[in-house]
Order: sequence, then structure tokens, then C-alpha cells
Amino acid sequence: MKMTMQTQDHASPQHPSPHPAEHRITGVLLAGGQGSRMGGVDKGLVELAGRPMAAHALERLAPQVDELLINANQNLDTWAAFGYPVFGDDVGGFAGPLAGLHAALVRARHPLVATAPCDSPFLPADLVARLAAALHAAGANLAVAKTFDQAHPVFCLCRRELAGHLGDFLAAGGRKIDRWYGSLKVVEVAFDDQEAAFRNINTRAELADAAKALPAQRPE
Ligand SMILES: Nc1nc2c(ncn2[C@@H]2O[C@H](COP(=O)(O)OP(=O)(O)OP(=O)(O)O)[C@@H](O)[C@H]2O)c(=O)[nH]1
Ligand SMILES: [Mg+2]
Repeated sequence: MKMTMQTQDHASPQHPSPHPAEHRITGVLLAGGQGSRMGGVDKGLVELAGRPMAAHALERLAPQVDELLINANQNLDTWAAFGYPVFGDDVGGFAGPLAGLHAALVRARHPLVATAPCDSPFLPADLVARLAAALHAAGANLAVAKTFDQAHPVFCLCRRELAGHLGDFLAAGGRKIDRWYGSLKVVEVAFDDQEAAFRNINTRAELADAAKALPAQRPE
């Protein structure tokens, strides 16, 4: 498979932050899964419209956050070529996205952590701003996206101070994201106006469909 990740000038999260320090946000791309429905591939590295699928999500997430990290469990050198810090799960055995979130909470430079999965190339440009507005307005521990009745639990904004609480949940064998959310003060944020932005890609057939929606981008 051809990789062209060095060709994109990813928007840098190094810009002066408009947020006061206590509202600054670390973004994390969750790319630590096994891609079993796609045949056991590192899903974010699979090509979509001429570049790795994850490049699309990173490009959309980078301008929304003050720091950007990548959580991956395989091919770490390949992931590092995107130019952002890369780290694996601390809890082994592919424990699920909470393991990636926990690893991010431990490493984040900023007090808030926004997550997005590597397989959602159309994610909203105002994802983080809307999650943050709701989090602050509600005084919640965590804000999570939904469209109509559909929850999107891996699109969340979480307070870094929950690292210990999540670490305890994982250490006790907890794995289910909904169950952990159920122990917190969570605010759900409706993105009914952008349902298509949450399209995610799990199979080769979904990859082929998504490619039709995107123009191929070639190296310059
Ligand atoms: N850190 C980490 N992230 C995971 C793990 N399992 C899934 N994820 C992430 O959680 C998000 C949603 O997961 P899925 O869409 O199920 O992706 P997946 O697990 O790679 O794919 P399947 O094996 O087909 O379920 C994606 O961003 C995955 O990368 C894991 O064990 N560790
Ligand atoms: Mg999975």
C-alpha cells in the first residue's frame, strides 16, 4: 500500500491559543484498534482518496485543538510520520477505546482532552467548540456527541483530572465506554445538523463508498 502522509501540510496546533489556560484542549486521534471488520488492518493507515484515512481526520481535528496526539498500538513508526506525538495503550491486550483515552489523559499537556476516531474522515469542523461550550455550560465531567438517537461515544471532550478515575475503572476490568460514562456527569451534545460528518468506516465496502464522496488528492 502506498503511503503519502508527508505530502500534507497538516494545520499546526502551534498557533497562539484563543483559550485561557484552564480551557486549553489536547486532541487525541484514537487509532489503537485492530480493524478486524476490515480484515485485521491498522484501519487509519488504509488509503482513502489518495492518502491514509487518518490524514483526513487529523486535518480536521488539528485546527480545533491546542495540542494534537495520536494513540496507536501498531506501526508506531508509520504513525510518527504524521508529525504528532504517538503512544500506545498502557493497559495491554486491545482493551478498547477507553484504554486509548486513558493513555491520552495521562499524557495531555492541557486540562481538557478531545477525542476522535481515526476512521471518521468527515468529522465536524466545529466538533470541539460545541463540545467545549456544552461542557462548560453544564459544568460536566465529559461532553459527548450524538446525532438524533445515535450516540457517538468516541467523539468526546473529557477533563484530564478523570485520569485516575478511568485508571481505576480499567484496573478493575472495566472496558465498556457506556458504563464508564454512566459513572460521570455527562452532557450529550446534539449534532443533528451534521449527521453525515459522523460517518465512520469499518469495512472495505464502507471504504469504497466513502472514496466516492471524496476527490482523490495527489501529492504535489
Ligand atoms: N487505544 C485503543 N483504541 C481502540 C481499541 N479498540 C478500538 N479502538 C479505537 O476505538 C475507535 C472505535 O473502534 P472501532 O471502530 O471498533 O475500530 P476497531 O476496533 O479498530 O475495528 P473492529 O476491530 O472492526 O471493531 C477507533 O478509533 C479505534 O481505533 C483498543 O484496544 N485500544
Ligand atoms: Mg472495535
